[in-house]
Amino acid sequence: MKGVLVLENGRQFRGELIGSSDWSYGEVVFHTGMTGYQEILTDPSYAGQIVAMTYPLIGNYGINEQDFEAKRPWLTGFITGEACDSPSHFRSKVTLHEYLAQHGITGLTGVNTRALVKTIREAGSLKGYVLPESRLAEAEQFQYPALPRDLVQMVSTKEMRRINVGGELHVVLLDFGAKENISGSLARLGCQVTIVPAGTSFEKIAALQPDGIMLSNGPGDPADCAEYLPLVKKLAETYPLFGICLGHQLLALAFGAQTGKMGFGHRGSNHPVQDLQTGKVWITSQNHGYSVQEHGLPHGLVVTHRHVNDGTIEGVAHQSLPAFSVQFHPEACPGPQDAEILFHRFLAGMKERKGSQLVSST
Ligand SMILES: NC(=O)CC[C@H](N)C(=O)O
Repeated sequence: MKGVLVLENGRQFRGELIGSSDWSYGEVVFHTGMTGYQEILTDPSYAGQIVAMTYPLIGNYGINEQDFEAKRPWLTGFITGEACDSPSHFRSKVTLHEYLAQHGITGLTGVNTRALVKTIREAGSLKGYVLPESRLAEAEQFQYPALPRDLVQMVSTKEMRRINVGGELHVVLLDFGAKENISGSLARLGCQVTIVPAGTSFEKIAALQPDGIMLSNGPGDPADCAEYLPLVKKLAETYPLFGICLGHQLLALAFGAQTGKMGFGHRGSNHPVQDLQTGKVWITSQNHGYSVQEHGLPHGLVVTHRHVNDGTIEGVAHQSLPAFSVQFHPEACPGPQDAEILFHRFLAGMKERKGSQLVSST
């Protein structure tokens, strides 16, 4: 069935619908990864967004049972230059088209994604609809409202969940829309992880007796998450804490920094980031549309990482507390694992605290 993407600036891009043929609405963003579409489809950070892949052929290794970042896709639409309908991979169970159809997600393929990306790069982030071409006449009346402000509540777990019970160090992970590979990375390093809903109280978290706190990634504008900031601050003042992406933005906001919307964000698997302490550059996986602002950065926070291409802040650490965070994804998936060392740094901080507690109790 013929379909079309209609942007709020009036531009239209034609293609063929795959998956669901229902209309869908969202902020249209682009991702430059050559692979990793399964992880992108299921990363809850994309809730409310229509993701366009710049790599021309998507779907060629199908969809498997192992690489999901969540139980279901949260993005509202998916756009490709060409969608492969005959995947070849020993793990593949269904095609991209079948997966989108199973979950009622509208896809559009055969799109001139190069022209689409140029449009977004020039105009900045744009909202849009994907719909069957037969309904195009209705487009005149379309409104382009802001994305919902409660995306985190939508995607966050409703119930507490534990993995790797009996692990040496106990991490409580605040789920703002966590990718499975964050808890997975911690579990692989021997931690027990308790995943809790975003709004869990400090008292409930303290009762779990964590050794450290992990703040997850998540969708939407970090400024819409003000209700969590007192909790984040108190946790950072009490436990070793590590934040990723939205978790990074919330740590910075909790200590008085500001966040702002970027022109079109960073979404890809090869973003260069410099560790300002060592001077080393890591190639990182990224997916964000907001960043911590230079202006008004509080004295308590130090910038630890910067994006090599545009100089934006990619990591901060508290000056006196064992709390740090990064804008990129050390858990990779999709993408390189250059920054895995950050998990080890977090573990070292937890071990140090545990050690000093043991000494002081003897
Ligand atoms: N992956 C994330 O956690 C994204 C954080 C935030 N929603 C942003 O777009 O900047």
